[in-house]
Amino acid sequence: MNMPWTLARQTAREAAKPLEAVEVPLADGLGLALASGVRALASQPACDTSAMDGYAAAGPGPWTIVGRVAAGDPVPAVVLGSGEAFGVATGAPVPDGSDLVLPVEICTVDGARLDGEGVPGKHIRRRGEDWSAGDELVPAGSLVTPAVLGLAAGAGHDTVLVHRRPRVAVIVTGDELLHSGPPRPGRVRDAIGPMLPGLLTGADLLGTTHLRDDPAALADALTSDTADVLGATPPHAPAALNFDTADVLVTCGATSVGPADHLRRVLADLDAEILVSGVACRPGHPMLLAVLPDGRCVAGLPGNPFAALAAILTLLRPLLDTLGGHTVQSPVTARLQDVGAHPKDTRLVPVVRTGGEAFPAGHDRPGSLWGAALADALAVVPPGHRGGKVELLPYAGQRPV
Ligand SMILES: Nc1nc2c(c(=O)[nH]1)N[C@H]1C(S)=C(S)[C@@H](COP(=O)(O)OP(=O)(O)OC[C@H]3O[C@@H](n4cnc5c(N)ncnc54)[C@H](O)[C@@H]3O)O[C@H]1N2
Ligand code: MOO
Repeated sequence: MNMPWTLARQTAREAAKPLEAVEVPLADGLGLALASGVRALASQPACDTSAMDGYAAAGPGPWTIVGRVAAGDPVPAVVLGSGEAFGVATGAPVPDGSDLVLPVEICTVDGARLDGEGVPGKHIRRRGEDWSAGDELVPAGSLVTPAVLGLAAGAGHDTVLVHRRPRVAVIVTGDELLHSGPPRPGRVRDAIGPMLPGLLTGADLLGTTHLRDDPAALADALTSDTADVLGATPPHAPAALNFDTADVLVTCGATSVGPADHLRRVLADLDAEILVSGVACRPGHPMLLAVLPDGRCVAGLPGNPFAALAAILTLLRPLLDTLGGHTVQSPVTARLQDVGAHPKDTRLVPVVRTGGEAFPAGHDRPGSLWGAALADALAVVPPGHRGGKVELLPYAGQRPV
């Protein structure tokens, strides 16, 4: 009995715990999830600061200019009295006693005399106005974006505490697969291996090995320390892949019931716990999720390449998001016309997004990535959908991190 699509995704989200926290230099945190919130190490601004190039002044004008301070200077060791002014640069500390800053454009300066129509309180960024030391600026679980890195640096950090990246090893199976050159009768090019790395955002790909349709080789690949003895074929396989250090093993093919489809039997022989065995969706219904006795997860992608993409977005990405400590994002939605829902299964339809609308890209046959390549998301079309709002699973338009 195939599992409902939404339950399958939820099961994948709950199949693991976030990986351990590691402290990394700011730049290395990009694309990872915060394991603890970013707190301000100092107040911002750290002192009353000018927001304009001009003059800090006290009391009503006209004023007498009694000094000047530049950005980077310490707080001037004076207290402005009423009628006194100080030349200030944007970002420079203003002297104590300053009531306002007059931008240079509205000032008339004659020797030490300053005139201008200032507004009390204006253009001074008061100490702690943005945040105070100790404030939590970004909560745990947030994605570390370029802006988060800039904010963390601004708040005094040299490092961030993030969940480490999940490590993924890929096993592509199939006697019929070619890894270069044109396909020919009976032989097809591996289309999943080249697609996968760009879909592993936030994860580290340890490597990809190619196996023949051999249950012993598959069992070895799932249990051996390294993949160098597994019939790995060039050019994609390095000499040794540390499969034992993987958090997730991704298999491609062998999910069905044909004579060469060994995945389920091999997993049973290895005493794996099967969490998802078949999903009520089109394409991709033979997809699978299991946990090996040593705790490594196995995501079984069907061999048909578009079905494999459906499985990546249904099971693998949610699993990797959980391992990476990412919080579940609110769903992306769009309106989609009636595309011919299935009576019982969820359809995953490649679509192009424009504003709040999604348009079918066409060419969505399980064995072909043509439609998926023209699209930027898969629309989740539940059974019985007759047009209206649907959830989208975006997969394109992002740079792999
Ligand atoms: N009797 C049944 N047969 C099939 C069923 C079923 O329910 N009952 N489901 C079909 C569906 S749906 C899918 S999807 C496939 C899944 O098959 P496998 O995961 O076992 O994969 P294979 O049999 O090895 O290959 C299927 C198909 O995909 C091609 N392939 C395989 N790997 C790749 C790759 N890396 N790149 C490109 N193409 C690949 C392979 O040549 C086959 O054409 O089972 C159906 N059968
Ligand atoms: O559903 Mo399969 O996964 O169509 O080709």
